[in-house]
Amino acid sequence: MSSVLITAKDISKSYSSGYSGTRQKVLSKCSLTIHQGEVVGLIGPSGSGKSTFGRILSGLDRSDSGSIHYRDRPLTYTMWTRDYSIRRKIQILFQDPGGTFNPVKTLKNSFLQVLKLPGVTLPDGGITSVLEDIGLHEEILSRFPHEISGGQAQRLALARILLVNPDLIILDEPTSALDLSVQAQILHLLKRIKEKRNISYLFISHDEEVLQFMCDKIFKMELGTIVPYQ
Ligand SMILES: Nc1ncnc2c1ncn2[C@@H]1O[C@H](COP(=O)(O)OP(=O)(O)OP(=O)(O)O)[C@@H](O)[C@H]1O
Repeated sequence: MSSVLITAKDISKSYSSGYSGTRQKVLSKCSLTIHQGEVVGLIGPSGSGKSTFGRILSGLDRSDSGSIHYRDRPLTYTMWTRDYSIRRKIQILFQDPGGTFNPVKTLKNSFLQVLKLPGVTLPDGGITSVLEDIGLHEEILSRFPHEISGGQAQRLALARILLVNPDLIILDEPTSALDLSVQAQILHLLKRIKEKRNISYLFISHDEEVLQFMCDKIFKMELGTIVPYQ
């Protein structure tokens, strides 16, 4: 078995809701371990807390209690938000990549911005090689976000994530907004990238068939906790 990449232990989270600000408990002592190179699936009904858990794992949201360890190193929320060398190792890809790119700038501009982040260097072969990995031609970078399809936008969002060289990508319903043939292409692409780079995925989806195709293990979000699926 490969080494442990990330461990979440007893993660709990509640949100304030309504005028009265009543606390609604969404996650209750959720625990999950992901190994290097492993693809772990997370299924569960709508509103059960899958995305909330993914956001907490990626440092985009803060848990009320519980702990996260990245390669045996305990992560506090502050550390996560300030230490970009760690933060870039855990990335998240959303269902709708629309908001990923600035609508008034060319796609090339969005890529160059990523390269300005600390610790991010241009890979061997440059941007062209990353684009080839995800099946796109460099020409696409001269376009604006509204000039590309949903599938191309998702590929580009993935390419931008790959530029920061992550260890784990949280895939939050990454193909739900795409039609079936494009969905299949993206799933195969994700598999190829995982094999080539030995990265790990937490794959969040409602679709059991997709998870069976992609994942080494599947868990279910049930009543705010994570339990083995089947
Ligand atoms: N920022 C927030 N403020 C208040 N409530 C929130 C917030 N984010 C999520 N919630 C609530 O937390 C619950 C879990 O939401 P979450 O998006 O994590 O579920 P999910 O399982 O990913 O759902 P879906 O499969 O529909 O995407 C929902 O009731 C949602 O309304």
